[in-house]
Amino acid sequence: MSEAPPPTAPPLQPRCGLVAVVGAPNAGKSTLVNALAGTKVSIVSPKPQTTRFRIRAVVMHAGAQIILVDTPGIFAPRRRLDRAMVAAAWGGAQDADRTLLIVDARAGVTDPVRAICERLAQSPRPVWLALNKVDLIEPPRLLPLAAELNTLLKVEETFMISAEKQRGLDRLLDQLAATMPAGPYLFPEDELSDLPNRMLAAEIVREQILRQTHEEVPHHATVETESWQDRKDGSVRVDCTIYVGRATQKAILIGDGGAKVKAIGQSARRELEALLERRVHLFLNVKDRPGWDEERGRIRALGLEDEG
Ligand SMILES: Nc1nc2c(ncn2[C@@H]2O[C@H](COP(=O)(O)OP(=O)(O)OP(=O)(O)O)[C@@H](O)[C@H]2O)c(=O)[nH]1
Repeated sequence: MSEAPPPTAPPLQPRCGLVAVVGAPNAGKSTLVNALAGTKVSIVSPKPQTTRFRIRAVVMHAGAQIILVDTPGIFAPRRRLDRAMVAAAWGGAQDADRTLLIVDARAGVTDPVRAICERLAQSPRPVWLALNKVDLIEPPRLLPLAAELNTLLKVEETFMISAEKQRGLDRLLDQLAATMPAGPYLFPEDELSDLPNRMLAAEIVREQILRQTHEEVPHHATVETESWQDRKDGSVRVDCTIYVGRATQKAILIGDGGAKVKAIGQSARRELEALLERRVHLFLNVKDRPGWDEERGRIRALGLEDEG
């Protein structure tokens, strides 16, 4: 007697969403992001006050694409893109997305934690709380701490985790995946394996722009990695485009006879080579796109919506 064929599983509807990772300095955000992504992808910028909204990692879990994003520094959002970034991180974006507040359980409710809670409490976006570093404290202290935080803002779900010891992370990932809104993936799956490298390259070029130019250029420049090609000889060719808002900024970035962009490229290449431990051929292309940051479609492509 032949066995009945196994029932075909219904096709999984893709889910995709943004999770803003928020927390006081030292709470363990980077450690958690790295643990969730399973690879070291978080990038530390030497000028944190210039940090804009940034994708830290993209995690695939149970059919969902979970995009972990950084929170912006406290800056007055003037341009539409910046406003959208702030809105996405602090609320006002699709309400299915989440804010994940990481609190160092050992440090407890410090002034920075209190300030963040006050700010989050004003946002309609659901907040999930992760009490981190539970390996460092006695379990009976956790519930009172969670209760205290709940008096400061309404927490939808609470997780007790140790990012470093990788405890409690499965449940967190399962629940995040389950609550992402239905929708297509923002990052094609076949690009995902290169994504940390692409982000790293773009970030390092951006860092060099910050170091080597002054005034208005850095804040108006965005870097995207257009292609990443591994070569047979073990080296890699990386093409990045630097977008600026105005022709004058483009001229500053390029410099006399291309000297500035060349210097930026050389420093970025050296740093990338040191980090990747392989030869890098880095090609930089500077484009001005007047009003690019006003482009609605682009904001949509980033998965962000303006608040207005
Ligand atoms: N014992 C223990 N240490 C942890 C845990 N998670 C993070 N840490 C440590 O806490 C320190 C801060 O962690 P980070 O991940 O750098 O914190 P962060 O929130 O990204 O910090 P900023 O980038 O300064 O905002 C590091 O020394 C980590 O090793 C944990 O679960 N248990």
